[in-house]
Amino acid sequence: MMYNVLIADPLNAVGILPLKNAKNIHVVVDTGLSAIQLHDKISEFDALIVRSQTQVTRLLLENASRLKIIGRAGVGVDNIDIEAATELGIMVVNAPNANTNSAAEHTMAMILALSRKIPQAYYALKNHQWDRKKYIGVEVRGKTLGIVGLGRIGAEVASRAKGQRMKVIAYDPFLSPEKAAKMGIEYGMLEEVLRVSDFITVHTPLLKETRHLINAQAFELMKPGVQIINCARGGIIDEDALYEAILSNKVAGAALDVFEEEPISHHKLLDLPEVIATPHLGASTIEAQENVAVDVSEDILNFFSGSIVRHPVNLPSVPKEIMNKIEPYFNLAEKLGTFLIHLIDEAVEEVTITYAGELSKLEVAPLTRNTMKGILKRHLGTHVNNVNAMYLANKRGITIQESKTTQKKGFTNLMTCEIKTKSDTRNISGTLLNGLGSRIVKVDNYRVDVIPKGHIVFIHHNDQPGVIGRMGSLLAEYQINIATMQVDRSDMGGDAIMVLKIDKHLENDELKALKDLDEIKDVKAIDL
Ligand SMILES: NC(=O)c1ccc[n+]([C@@H]2O[C@H](COP(=O)([O-])OP(=O)(O)OC[C@H]3O[C@@H](n4cnc5c(N)ncnc54)[C@H](O)[C@@H]3O)[C@@H](O)[C@H]2O)c1
Ligand SMILES: O=C(O)[C@H](O)COP(=O)(O)O
Repeated sequence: MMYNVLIADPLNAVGILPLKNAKNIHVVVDTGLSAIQLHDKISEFDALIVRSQTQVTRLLLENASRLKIIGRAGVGVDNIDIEAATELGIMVVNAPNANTNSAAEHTMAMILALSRKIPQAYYALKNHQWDRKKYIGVEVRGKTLGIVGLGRIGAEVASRAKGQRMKVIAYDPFLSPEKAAKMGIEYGMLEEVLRVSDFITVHTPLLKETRHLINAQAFELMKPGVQIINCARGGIIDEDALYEAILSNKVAGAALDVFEEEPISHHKLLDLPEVIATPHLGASTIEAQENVAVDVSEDILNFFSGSIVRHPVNLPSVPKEIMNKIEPYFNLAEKLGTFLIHLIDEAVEEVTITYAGELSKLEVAPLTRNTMKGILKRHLGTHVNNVNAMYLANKRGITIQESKTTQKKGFTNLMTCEIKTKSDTRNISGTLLNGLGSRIVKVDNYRVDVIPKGHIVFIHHNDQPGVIGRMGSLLAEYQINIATMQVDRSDMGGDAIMVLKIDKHLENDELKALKDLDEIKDVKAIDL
């Protein structure tokens, strides 16, 4: 299978070599596409790689019939409609660690350039003005740096600012006073950080909750003469409010690497002498660009080779060691879901997945997702994958429950899936046998031993003499060979089941003929 990958924003040439060298990947680099051109072209591609410039909208994704993965060569994914991607089953990966250093270094460069008015003095000198009085700055030593958002970059900025002998106070919803103390910084709620800081730098993602986090009310709380730095995302700071705060002398200076709209050539903030700016250069170093390109290329290769992606954005990330342990159960989980849904004739209301024995010690969420993929695929088709399975289930009001028990239930590991509908409850169990692969070991609590692969016929019948013979003769009439057969019953003469493996898919007329046999209550044809 050949996969077409479109690189739509400029990427480091060395970093994309792993992709270019892969035999099954065809890379197209086209960084000058307009939104309309990209929209027209996107349906040819299986993967799309972007930085922050290309807008990956719902409209674009709805036209991307082949697209399976989007790689963001960087951190921020606010230019990608993640909800639409998830809904359409398109995986999004990014490179969250690859440009942390560069962004932190750029932030420090901005703080120092701002405090010493270096860009303004440089600009004046280039224009032949030697003015030493106008460009008197302030030391950062002993000043308080307020950090809003203490994630990867915020934390790196904190440690560098301490190196400049600054006092650091930070607010982050995941920061505790204890954790802050361990990092040698102070913890404060947002308001306190805003009140006490001489310099304030923001390092949050741009989310609904962080849009205009620093607004007119926030500026009111700040010390007069405060200096503001934004090397995270335009939109975290309300640009109009910042403009007013500078005009009113509340804010003495601002250093901006990012803007609410990009790219820009004119902006009222750029006309203010107190504002210094760079055109979104935080990650623009040779090192960061090579790192992001390598990370995202590798994850796209991982994805197409069926390996675990390291930096998924729209799936919870599972550490490699844990993923290695659960990977053998992946296929079994999907097959259990696929088998069980074929026994169901009504709307699914509730799915309960129980992980027993050794499985109970593992992180099982990816298995639950794959089970749901198996369940939903029957009616929703092949676009269901483990990116959108939980989303699609939630949308349909299906309740999903996971439970774990250390009891072994006769097997060292056992996964049981139960589906409840308005009037029925059905279940299936499977296990991984050491060295022998996976097996379905129970259906509706009847004991079976079935390799979950191939064409299966599940028959529910009355335990009466002759049923098995009649069924065998009928299949023989249709020239259908039975490869394996399992029978179990509740009690003598009571309810019974058969699980047959046959050598071909059972057609509708063959299925109907089987259903019409005496003592047969139900027949399901399942292709696993
Ligand atoms: N200028 C650039 O070129 C450049 C380069 C890299 C990253 N970035 C941007 O920098 C930002 C931070 O990146 P990161 O890698 O450190 O991300 P991160 O996810 O590691 O850290 C973000 C932190 O913000 C915190 N946060 C979320 N909401 C908050 C709120 N309301 N108040 C306070 N904190 C909040 C989170 O808890 C998290 O700890 C992102 O916006 C990213 O896109 C910009
Ligand atoms: O979020 C990021 O990684 C940075 O903003 C870098 O964006 P860029 O890839 O467009 O330079």
